[in-house]
Amino acid sequence: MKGFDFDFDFIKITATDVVDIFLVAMLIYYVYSLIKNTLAVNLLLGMFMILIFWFMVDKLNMNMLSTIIKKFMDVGIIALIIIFQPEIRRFLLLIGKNTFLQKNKAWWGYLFGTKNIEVNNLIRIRPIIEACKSMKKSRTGALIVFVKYYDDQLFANSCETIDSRISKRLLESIFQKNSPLHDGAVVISENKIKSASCILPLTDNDTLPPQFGLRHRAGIGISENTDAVAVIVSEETGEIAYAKQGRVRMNVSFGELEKLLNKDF
Ligand SMILES: Nc1ncnc2c1ncn2[C@@H]1O[C@H](COP(=O)(O)OP(=O)(O)OP(=O)(O)O)[C@@H](O)[C@H]1O
Repeated sequence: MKGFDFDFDFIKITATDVVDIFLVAMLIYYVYSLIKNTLAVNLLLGMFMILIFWFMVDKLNMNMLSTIIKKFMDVGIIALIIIFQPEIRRFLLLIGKNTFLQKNKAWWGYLFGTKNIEVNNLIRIRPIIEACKSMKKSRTGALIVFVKYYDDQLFANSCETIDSRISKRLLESIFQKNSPLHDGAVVISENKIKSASCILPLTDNDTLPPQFGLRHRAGIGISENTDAVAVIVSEETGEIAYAKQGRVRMNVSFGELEKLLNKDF
């Protein structure tokens, strides 16, 4: 290891330090990209202010105040886990999704057959794209959520179970204005339309444009809290929006939609 060491007398940087700094920089970048534009930024700023205040109080030897803040900080890690639960969950999902095996699709192709995956994707995605095209034309509002792992608990309360093959006509009839199931979201998972009429958690992101109503807020909300992506067809404009990890892409073309779903679903 000696060959990698730089000794500037006052500062000694080893190869391990360089790797350490690199990893911390990556960690900060990942955390930043996860919490950007969310309420978590304000929470983090609040905690940072408390830390600075604590540091000052400690330096000024204000023992009582310092002890109170210290007691608060002692349980801080548990509070942090509770407050940042959605972000921690998303962070772990992000790491899982970016691991070597997941990223290197060639390995998946080799192990499970790329052709099959592509063919399956087309079978799943085409009817959805066709349904979106027709709903855009007829200005039918729709919210379709794609989840990798269907969480019964998350969808148990409000949803109507469908458990059917994905079909254009079924999607159209669910969202048709007179259908009893048209309110709420359709959830697609494991190659099936799992449920309809689902009430989803709304995002509390206050930086979203004011024209975003409940449908968009519900689509963004579910993508914030889980690994789900959501396709939203606006009833007002017919515009297609795509929500992922709490962020929304507006005015998505059908070509783009196909690519996005192929990648994420
Ligand atoms: N929590 C929820 N979960 C799922 N769907 C919801 C939820 N709240 C509202 N919706 C759906 O959104 C519809 C109302 O949409 P709203 O007009 O507020 O949305 P919007 O984002 O402005 O979209 P649009 O452009 O289609 O009007 C409801 O009829 C219902 O189907």
